[in-house]
Amino acid sequence: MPVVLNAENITVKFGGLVAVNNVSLSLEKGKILGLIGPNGAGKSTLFNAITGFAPVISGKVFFLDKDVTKLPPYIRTRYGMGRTFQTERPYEDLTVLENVLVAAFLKNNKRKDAEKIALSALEKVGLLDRAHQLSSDLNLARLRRLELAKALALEPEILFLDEIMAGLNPPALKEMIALLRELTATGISIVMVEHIMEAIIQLADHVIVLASGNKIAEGLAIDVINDENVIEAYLGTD
Ligand SMILES: Nc1ncnc2c1ncn2[C@@H]1O[C@H](COP(=O)(O)OP(=O)(O)OP(=O)(O)O)[C@@H](O)[C@H]1O
Repeated sequence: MPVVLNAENITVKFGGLVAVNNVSLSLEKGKILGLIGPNGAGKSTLFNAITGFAPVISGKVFFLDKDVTKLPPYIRTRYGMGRTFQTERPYEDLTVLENVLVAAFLKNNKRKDAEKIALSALEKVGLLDRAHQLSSDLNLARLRRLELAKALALEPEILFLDEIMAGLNPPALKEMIALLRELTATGISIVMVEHIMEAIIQLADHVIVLASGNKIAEGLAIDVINDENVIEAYLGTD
């Protein structure tokens, strides 16, 4: 499978704090990479550095062989790097469809095309029947799917999902896991920051563990969660 993302030796600092220290990762088309680690490990910062929301001190990000390291987030998005945010941010006075349309318009300025893409994104996440409801009326599970639809409306090659499973009840978690599997079956690749191990074990083809900004382990989910260094890193923070 072709490699769609290559982040090489990424370092991010906030003042004197090294939030991400010389971390590399790569991702093949249609695969899922899980990024785990205790609170404050640097997961979101690495994620932000790759998507353009945090400045890198050193290192390079290649997306489909293009060096995107210095490009602003909206250009990376246009190239096909879609993302969700840790907190849902819908426009509450807009309908579900209108929220997705806002995203679709970033890539398509023709109303008809944007609407077609937005409706297709809603269909993919199972929210078509809610299209004309106000987004403020959605429950948490549906809000998460709305976030996903917004990212899909940008027709991404890669989806960066920041804790999309957090707070979901078991049935909603199961649905989200199935949904992400369906997306990868269409060729979309996923990088997910996630604390819910069940989701990581079921979904991730490869897992990277961060602690204090450093990569401390990587490999199959089942192997890394039993790794002594990883267990110690988690225990050490609670
Ligand atoms: N904008 C910022 N300015 C200063 N320090 C920051 C900033 N963002 C993150 N940090 C610090 O960088 C370190 C890594 O934080 P980060 O949010 O990336 O960790 P995380 O692994 O995503 O944690 P969590 O699982 O709690 O979301 C932490 O020490 C955090 O306080």
